[in-house]
Parts: sequence; C-alpha cells; structure tokens
Amino acid sequence: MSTTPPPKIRLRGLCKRFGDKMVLDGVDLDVQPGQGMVILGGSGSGKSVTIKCILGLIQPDSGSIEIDGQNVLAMGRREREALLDRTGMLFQNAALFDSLPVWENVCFKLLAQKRISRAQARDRAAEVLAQVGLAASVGDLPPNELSGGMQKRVGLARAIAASPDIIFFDEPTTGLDPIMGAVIDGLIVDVVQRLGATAVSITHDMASARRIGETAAMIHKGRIVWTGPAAALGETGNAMVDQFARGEREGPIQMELRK
Ligand SMILES: Nc1ncnc2c1ncn2[C@@H]1O[C@H](COP(=O)(O)OP(=O)(O)OP(=O)(O)O)[C@@H](O)[C@H]1O
Repeated sequence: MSTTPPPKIRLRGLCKRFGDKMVLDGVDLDVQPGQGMVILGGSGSGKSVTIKCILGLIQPDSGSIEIDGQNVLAMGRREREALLDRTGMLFQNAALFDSLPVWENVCFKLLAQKRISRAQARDRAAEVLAQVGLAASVGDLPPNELSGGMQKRVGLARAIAASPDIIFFDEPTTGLDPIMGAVIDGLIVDVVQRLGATAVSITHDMASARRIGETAAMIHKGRIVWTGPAAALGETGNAMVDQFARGEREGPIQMELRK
C-alpha cells in the first residue's frame, strides 16, 4: 500500500488574537515538500504572525501546526529546538550583527551551538558566500560596509549555512532596486533548489512572487481565502486576489484595510 507523505507544513484552524484584535482567525494551509509557497496579503493581515507561529516565536491561541506530520505545539523544548535547527530564515532587513564580521554572521547559529569550530565556520562561510555570488574575502568585512544587495546575499548565505530543509523569506526584495531584486530572487530559487528545501516567502512584490513561488496563498481577515499557482497572480479569476496582485484601488478589498 502506498502512503502519500504528509505535507511539509500543515496548519489547521490557527487562531491568534492580540487584545481585542483577531489577527489569525482559522488559518488552514498546506505546504508540500520542496514546494515554493508565497504568502500574500495586505499590511497587517497576519503574514508575519503566521510564520512566527510556525517558528515558535508566537504561541497561537488555538489550532494546529504540523511539520512532517508531527504536532509542533505538543513538542517539548528539545524537540522544538531540533526542528528549528532544520529551518532557515531570511529577515526583511537581513538583521546582521554589525559587531561581527560577515563570516561569523553567516555561521552564527552553528558557532553559537558549537556545532562547528571557528576554522570550520570560516570554510563553511566561504562555501555559502560563493553560492550567493560573494567572494570569500567579503567574509572579513563588517556588514555595515556592504551595500543593501550584498547584505541580502549575506542574509541568504546565513539562512542556508546549516543546510535547512525549510526556509522562510520575509520580504526578501524590499528596499532593493528592481534588478537587484531579480538577482536575489534568482539566488533564492538556486539555493532552495540546491538544498531541495521547502520555501515559504512573504512578499508584496508580485514580480518576485511569480519568480520565487510555485504556489501562492492569500490571507485576508485572518484566513487563507485563495491558494493557486503563483504564475496566475493577477489573472486568477478571484476578484480579491486579482485586485491585490494588480494593486487596484477599486475592488472587493475595501478601504478598511487602508485605515
Ligand atoms: N507581538 C504583537 N503584539 C501585538 N500585536 C501584534 C504583535 N505582532 C503582530 N501584531 C499585530 O498583528 C497584526 C498582523 O501583523 P503581521 O506582522 O503579521 O502583519 P503582516 O501581514 O506581516 O503585515 P506587513 O505586510 O505590514 O508586514 C498587526 O495588526 C500587528 O500590529
């Protein structure tokens, strides 16, 4: 009997309230192994909160989170940490430590957990920096001497340094010029493919969404209201998604979101 593998990430009925504000109101989402999933939605719609719940940075009020079929919310601290070791994250502003040279930033987690020696970390940093198109010599620079595009590359190198099988990207092209944005997207696709990883990205940039996502999901009023191919964004036939993807003022998404 053949059994289908469980989704890499499975969210069911995820709810999270802050004060009287219901931010997540029953999020259901499946991300298949090796899939590139892009989460879209208006500002403040709960995209980051969803990812933070998966990462364990925010505790949901109710609902379930499964990774590889395992109930994350029922895990003990050790198990949860082991799971986090298999995930990578590229933060919106790259979030690098200026007090540390690039190579230490890249291997920060591996060094902090004493999983590798400093000599091994230098080698590993050079290896992953090469994968994102940076020379090993960049490893010796402080992050604040780098351009925005280079900082994103370093952030990407850090996200993949421990060879994660799930990577989260939070607005990876924000603040970059359109060409650098396309370059970073190309690198994201390359590194994710090389690792065979599952990628979950948040973006407001539709060109980027089409490049890095195979599947897109739209969150609105705390729920996933549409899931479909990222290539179809703007022409999905779903009025809400198409309004959002085309950036149109008129449509089913009313001005309440813009207050
Ligand atoms: N720790 C927190 N405490 C209180 N409210 C929070 C907290 N984190 C998020 N929120 C609120 O939850 C809502 C959703 O936030 P979230 O960061 O997920 O939005 P988003 O969809 O990622 O938006 P953007 O596209 O603007 O980054 C917002 O109203 C935000 O103010």
